[in-house]
Amino acid sequence: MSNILVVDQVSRSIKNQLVTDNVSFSIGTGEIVGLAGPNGAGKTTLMRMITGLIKNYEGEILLNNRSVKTGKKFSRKEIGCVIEAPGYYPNMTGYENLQFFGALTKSITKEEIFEAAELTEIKDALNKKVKHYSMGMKQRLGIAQALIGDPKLLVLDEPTNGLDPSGMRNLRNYLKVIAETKKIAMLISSHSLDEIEKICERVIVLNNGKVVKTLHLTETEQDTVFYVFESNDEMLLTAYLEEEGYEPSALSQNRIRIQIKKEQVQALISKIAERGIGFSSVYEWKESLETQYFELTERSEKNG
Ligand SMILES: Nc1ncnc2c1ncn2[C@@H]1O[C@H](COP(=O)(O)OP(=O)(O)OP(=O)(O)O)[C@@H](O)[C@H]1O
Repeated sequence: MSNILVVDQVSRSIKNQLVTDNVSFSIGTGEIVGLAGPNGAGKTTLMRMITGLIKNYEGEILLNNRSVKTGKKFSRKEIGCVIEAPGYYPNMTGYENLQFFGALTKSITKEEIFEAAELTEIKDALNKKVKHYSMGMKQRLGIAQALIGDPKLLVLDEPTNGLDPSGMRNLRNYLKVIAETKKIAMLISSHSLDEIEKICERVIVLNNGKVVKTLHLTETEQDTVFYVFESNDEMLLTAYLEEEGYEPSALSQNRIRIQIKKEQVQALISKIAERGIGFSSVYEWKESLETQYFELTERSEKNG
């Protein structure tokens, strides 16, 4: 997979305070990546730099192998974004707004407007004045506007803000469809970790301007996971796991947890059984993204 976006050691300071601190990551073609972090972590600043709205920073951002900071302006074919609530004209229809905002960067066709509106499920409301739109409809209009021109990368700053659960689910569904059918990569920031977990393949966790961790949400056999064994022979089992090089920890009296590569689990279970060590159940221990997120951001707070 080739990279559509490369963020390389990007730092920006305001009044001697680092707002983003040596941030590096990349996004492959068609990949959906989340950006999570508490208030003030630097998410919006980073998105504004990626979309070329801020150019005063150290480091380099390459979009399609071209510098965002020093290269010529990017077209709608390259990047689309919704950062901060777009200011629509309330007395104009959805269609007229799309036409107006789309035409700011190039002339757009009726077909392009209809296609973007169809993908974001706003087509039926295009003839309504925007002042009669609900929050969810305005948000769809924003994404439709960003989609016009078929960009290779879509940057969405908190697109779920203000949406109810069904609005969030709809958003998730059509973003997935867009990513799959159009092969558009996306960078999506959100406070809703639950939402991010449902749509993204990878989440970059920012705290105090730094990338504290990248969480991969799709596991491979090479990934290390947690497994729990429930056993009445816990002393014997603990000793055996240590002998095998694991670091067992007791979750409760009969529950022992280890970290193990996914591909090694079956072999270990067979060996334990061959040794005659009894266990009543064994299962993967999954921590929610939210738990991992709080552990990470709180840990990085403590470490300064
Ligand atoms: N123009 C500015 N002047 C002064 N400080 C700024 C400016 N822009 C951003 N900051 C500071 O930079 C830090 C990061 O802000 P940013 O808006 O990027 O964070 P965020 O992760 O998007 O937060 P939120 O989740 O609250 O939207 C904050 O401490 C903010 O106060």
